[in-house]
Amino acid sequence: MRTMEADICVIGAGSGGLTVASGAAQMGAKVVLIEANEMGGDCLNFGCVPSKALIATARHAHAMRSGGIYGIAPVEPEVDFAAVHDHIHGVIAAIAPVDSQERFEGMGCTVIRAHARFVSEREVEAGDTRIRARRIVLATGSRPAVPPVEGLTDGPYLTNETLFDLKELPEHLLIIGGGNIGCEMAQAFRRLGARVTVIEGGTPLAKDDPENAELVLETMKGEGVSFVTGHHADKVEWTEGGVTVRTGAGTYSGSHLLVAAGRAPALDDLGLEAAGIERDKKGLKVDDTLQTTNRRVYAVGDAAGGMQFTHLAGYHGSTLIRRLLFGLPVKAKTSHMPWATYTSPELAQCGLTEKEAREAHGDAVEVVTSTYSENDRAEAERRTEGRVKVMVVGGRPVGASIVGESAGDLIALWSLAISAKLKMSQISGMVAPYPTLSELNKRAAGAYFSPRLFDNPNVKRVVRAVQRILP
Ligand SMILES: Cc1cc2nc3c(=O)[nH]c(=O)nc-3n(C[C@H](O)[C@H](O)[C@H](O)COP(=O)(O)OP(=O)(O)OC[C@H]3O[C@@H](n4cnc5c(N)ncnc54)[C@H](O)[C@@H]3O)c2cc1C
Ligand SMILES: NC(=O)c1ccc[n+]([C@@H]2O[C@H](COP(=O)([O-])OP(=O)(O)OC[C@H]3O[C@@H](n4cnc5c(N)ncnc54)[C@H](O)[C@@H]3O)[C@@H](O)[C@H]2O)c1
Repeated sequence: MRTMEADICVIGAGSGGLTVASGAAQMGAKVVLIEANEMGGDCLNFGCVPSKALIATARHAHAMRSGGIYGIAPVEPEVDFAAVHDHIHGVIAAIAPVDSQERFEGMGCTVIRAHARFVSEREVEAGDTRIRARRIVLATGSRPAVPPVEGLTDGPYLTNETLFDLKELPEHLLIIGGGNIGCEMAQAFRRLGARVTVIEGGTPLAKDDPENAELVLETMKGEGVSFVTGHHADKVEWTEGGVTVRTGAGTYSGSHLLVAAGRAPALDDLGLEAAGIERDKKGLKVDDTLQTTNRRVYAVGDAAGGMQFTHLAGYHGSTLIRRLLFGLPVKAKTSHMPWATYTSPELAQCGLTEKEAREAHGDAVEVVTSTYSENDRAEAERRTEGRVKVMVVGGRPVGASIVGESAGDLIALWSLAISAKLKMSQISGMVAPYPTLSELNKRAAGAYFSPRLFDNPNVKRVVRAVQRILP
């Protein structure tokens, strides 16, 4: 066994691990980066990138069917699913060089392609190498959580790790779970011509603003996605040509079954005990500085057990670098963390939802909205369904919920506003190019001031007085 010393040993080359490794290596630290599977992790290989590439194809197919309103005769698309598969993997291949072993070696990292495991409080073994490091970063991501449903694992159920290998369009896709993955994939497969049934034990898209989520769900139902809600999958039976899922509401048969029932941190076979790293049922015990119960070991991204997003993993990574390289005190916050679900319409959230804001701030919360139907660009594009909703306390935003075209892009401004503690007056003072959807954000901020300016007798009195004085 060869041995190696490092300032920082990073386990996992996904969004979180790569952020730490690239920043640390380029600023002069000696970094060892270990990856057991594909460089780029879930996001590139089995998550965001293939799912968004599939969604792009589906949007194209949908546009061909729905051009009538623009004066373009609708046609039913002919979908060559093997070519869709190639498109998805072409997109992955186009991005892969950014996350590649060669690129990270070029930055000065030592990259080891093997499964890593702790052997002591500050040593990790991977393949034939033992690495002794001053600091170790667990960036091992997450795995699909497979619920304990009778019969489920007796057949070829799909997860995000196998879904994008399909070369034939499923005839009827059953999906267990109506969260982000379930809804994004349900709409995409439906638009490509599959029948789709989503079986959701609770409420679909339950983490988002219910009124906004409802608009997405109604649109999906209008496109032909079937939902079974409030009933868990109780039993799965595999047949010659397909699969049947039994729920309290009935039995549903399809050709394929996708499990999208949440994700669990990937912490198996890591030798955590050897390093004195404690975990509970939910995952690692990590404090708000991202430190585990071993003061030399930190966790980032999905492995840290909180929200699970690529940009969160990147934020964790860049936050942690300041601590690891410069010894600065850092805290990982979530109050400004945005997320988006890439259905049509898109659904996006940052900070508190209306319900959370009312629970936290009571009557001090004011909710202001702007609607897509008031926006000229949305009108021109015929995308008038949607709204921006902003929760304001003391003149500053504490949360924003957006549903509609490009909601995922529009939410970024509210992340900045919340993290920089901007005032609504600064957002309303922003000049947005006309005609763009970004005017929706400005208009929502303006809605905060409209009653204060236009329905205020004092303002009217002052204006009249000033007008009398002015020459
Ligand atoms: C279908 C799907 C769609 C998604 N879409 C989005 C989206 O649109 N936007 C968004 O923000 N997020 C999205 N996500 C979530 C996003 O993919 C994750 O939050 C993100 O990849 C987490 O990054 P990470 O670095 O924590 O982990 P990962 O990207 O999972 O990387 C962890 C890496 O560690 C490696 N590893 C694990 N254990 C070991 C070990 N013992 N030794 C060596 N290597 C190990 C793994 O092989 C993996 O490569 C999606 C997820 C899925 C499943
Ligand atoms: N656009 C994005 O940013 C994006 C896209 C996809 C995934 N992700 C990330 O990946 C994570 C995982 O996504 P996900 O959709 O798998 O999880 P999720 O937690 O969002 O949704 C899982 C759903 O499955 C349901 N469920 C669980 N067991 C069930 C059962 N036996 N029968 C019926 N329903 C059951 C739950 O009630 C829940 O609504 C997300 O939380 C998100 O962080 C992000």
